[in-house]
Amino acid sequence: MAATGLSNLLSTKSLKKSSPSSLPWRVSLLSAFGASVAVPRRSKRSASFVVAAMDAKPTVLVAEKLGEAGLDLLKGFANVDCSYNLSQEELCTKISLCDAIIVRSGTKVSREVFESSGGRLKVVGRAGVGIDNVDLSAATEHGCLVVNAPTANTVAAAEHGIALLTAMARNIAQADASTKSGKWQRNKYVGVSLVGKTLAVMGFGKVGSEVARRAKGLGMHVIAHDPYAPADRARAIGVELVTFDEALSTADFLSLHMPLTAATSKVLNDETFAKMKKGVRIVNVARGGVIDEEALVRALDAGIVAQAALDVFTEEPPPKDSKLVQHENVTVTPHLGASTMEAQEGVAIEIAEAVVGALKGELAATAVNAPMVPAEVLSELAPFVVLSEKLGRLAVQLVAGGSGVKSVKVTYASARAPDDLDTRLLRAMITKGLIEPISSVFVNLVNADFTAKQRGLRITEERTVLDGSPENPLEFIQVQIANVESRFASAMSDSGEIKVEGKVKDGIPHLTKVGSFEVDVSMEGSLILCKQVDQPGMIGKVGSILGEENVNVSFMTVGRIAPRKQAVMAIGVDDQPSKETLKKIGEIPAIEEFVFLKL
Ligand SMILES: NC(=O)C1=CN([C@@H]2O[C@H](COP(=O)(O)OP(=O)(O)OC[C@H]3O[C@@H](n4cnc5c(N)ncnc54)[C@H](O)[C@@H]3O)[C@@H](O)[C@H]2O)C=CC1
Ligand SMILES: O=C(O)C(=O)COP(=O)(O)O
Repeated sequence: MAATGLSNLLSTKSLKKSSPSSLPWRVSLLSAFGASVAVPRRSKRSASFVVAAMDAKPTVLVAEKLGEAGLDLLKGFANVDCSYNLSQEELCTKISLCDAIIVRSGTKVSREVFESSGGRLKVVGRAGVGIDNVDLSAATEHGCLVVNAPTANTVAAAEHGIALLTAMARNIAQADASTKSGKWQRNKYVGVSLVGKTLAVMGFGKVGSEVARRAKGLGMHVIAHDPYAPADRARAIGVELVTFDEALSTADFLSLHMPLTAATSKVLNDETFAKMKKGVRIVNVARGGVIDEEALVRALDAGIVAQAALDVFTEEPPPKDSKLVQHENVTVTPHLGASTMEAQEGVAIEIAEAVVGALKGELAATAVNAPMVPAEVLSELAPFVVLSEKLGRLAVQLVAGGSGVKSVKVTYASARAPDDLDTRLLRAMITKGLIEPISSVFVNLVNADFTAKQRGLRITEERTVLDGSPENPLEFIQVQIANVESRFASAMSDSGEIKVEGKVKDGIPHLTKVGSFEVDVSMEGSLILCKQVDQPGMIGKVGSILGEENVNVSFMTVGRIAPRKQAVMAIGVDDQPSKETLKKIGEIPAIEEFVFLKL
C-alpha cells in the first residue's frame, strides 16, 4: 500500500544515513557515568551535550602526594590541582570545582564532601587499596564512581608486614633506640625465633597470601582464616584455612590482612584476646580499627599478647600520649605499608589510568561501587547499552501521567546461556531511560539500582533462550511496564502492559515492536507513533505536513495487523515538530491516535 507514498516521501526528503562508523554508543557510555565536565547539573542529561562538554578539560583534585608518573598521566587529560593537607572545610569548598578527586588513606571523603560537590564530582580515585576513608553509600547515592588501585602496593604491604614481624621478634626498634642512647643491652633484647612457629594470616587476600608465601620461606607453619577465600588457592601455597577460633588458639603470631568492615571492626577485643595463646605476637598492617586498641593495651599488660607491631591505628596519626604507641612491647610505624618508591609509582599510574578512564566514560576495571565489566564484554554490549536506555526512555514516555511507574519487566532474548550474558549494565541503562524523563534525578551506572529502589521502581529481568548462533549477545530486548495506562493505547500488549521491543541492526538500535504492532525504525532523534486505518497515502500525508515545517524524516515504517485494518506508523524525525505541526497530524481523519516521543 504505502509504496507510492513512501517513494514520494523519500524523493523529497534526504534520508539520514545511519552508518556503524557513527555509532552513538560511546556517547551513551559517557552518560552512563555522567562523565560530562564543567556543565550545570541538569545539562548532563543530554547525551550529545556530554560529548560537547568533554572539550572543556575536567579538573582533578589530587589531595595527597601522588607519584610523578601518575601526575603526568593526569596532566595529559585534565587540569590537575595538587592541594595537600586540606581541612574538611577547605575540601568541601574546593570540591564543587572538581570532577574527580584522588586521595590516599589520609583524606576523609565524607558524605559532606559529596553533598558539597553540587553534583559535579563524578569520580573518587583511591590511590591504594582500603576505601574505608570514602563514604561509599554517599558516593553511590550521588552517582559518583569510586575506583581504587588494588594491586600496585600489595607486595609493599606484604614486605612491610614481614619487616614488622621480624623486627618485632628480634626487638630491632627497641634495641636500636637503646644502642643509639649509648646503652649496650644484649640481655634485655633477646628475641624469639620464627622458624617452626605458627603464623595465622587473618584475611587471605592479596596481601595476606603474599605474607603467607614469604613466611613459609622463613620456615614458619602458616595457617589462614578467611571466610571468603577459596581453599584451593590456600592449598596451592601450602596454607591450611582454619576457623577464626582455631586461628586464635593455635597461633604464635597473628598477622592481620582483612579490610575494615562492619564485620571486622574491633574483631580483636577482650573476648578474642582471651582465646589466644599466652604470649602471642600480633602484626597489623591492615587497619587500626580491626583491633580494639584499649583491649590490646590490657592484653599487653596482662602478658596475653607478648608484643605487637602496628602500622595502622584507629585514629591516624594516633594521639601523642597513646598508651598503645608508647607501650614498650609495641613497635610502630606511621602507616608505611604502601610507602615504597616502587609501590607509589605503581599506585600513581594505576589510579591515574583508572580516573582518566572513568572521566572518559570507560567502565573501570577497579570500580568499587559499580559493576566491573571487562573491556571485551563492554565492546560487544555497547550498542545494546544505547538500545536499553532508549527503550526505557521510550516506554516511560508512553505512560499516561508518567509518575506511577512501579513495576517493569525486562526480557532479554539471546541464544547465549543465561550465565554468559552480563545484564547489569543494560539494566542500569534501562533504569536511566525510565527515570530521567520523569524526574530531575541524574542516573548513571553507579546509582541506577539505588535510585530505582529509592523510587520504589521494581525491575525484574527475564531471559528467553533462543536457538541459533550465540555469536550475537542479544537478539532483542523487551521492556514492559505493568499497571499503568498509556498515552498511546496501541502500545499496550494483550495482557495490559506497555510493551516496546528493540534490537540492534548493523550496530544501530532499532525499535521493532510497539504493543503488538511490528515496526522497524532506527532509534535516533525523535519518534512519532501514529495509529491509523491502513490505507494508501497516509505516509505521504504525514510526510508532507512534516516537510512543510522542514522537519527531516529519517525513517518510516508501518506495522499492521492485516491489510486495510489497523496499523501503527513509526516515523523517525531529526527535529522536533512544533505543536501546530503535531496538531495537523492529529487532525488527519484516518489517524486514531498519535504520540511524539523524544529518544
Ligand atoms: N598498611 C598499608 O599501607 C596497607 C594496608 N592495606 C590493607 O590491607 C588489607 C588487605 O588488603 P588486600 O590484601 O589488598 O585486600 P584483599 O581484598 O585482596 O584481601 C582482603 C581479604 O580479607 C578477607 N576478609 C574479609 N572479611 C574477612 C573477615 N571477617 N575475616 C577474615 N578475612 C576477611 C577477604 O575475603 C579477602 O580475601 C586492607 O585492609 C588494606 O586496606 C593494603 C595495602 C597497604
Ligand atoms: O592501600 C591501602 O589500603 C593503604 O593503607 C595504603 O595507604 P596510603 O596510600 O599509604 O595512605
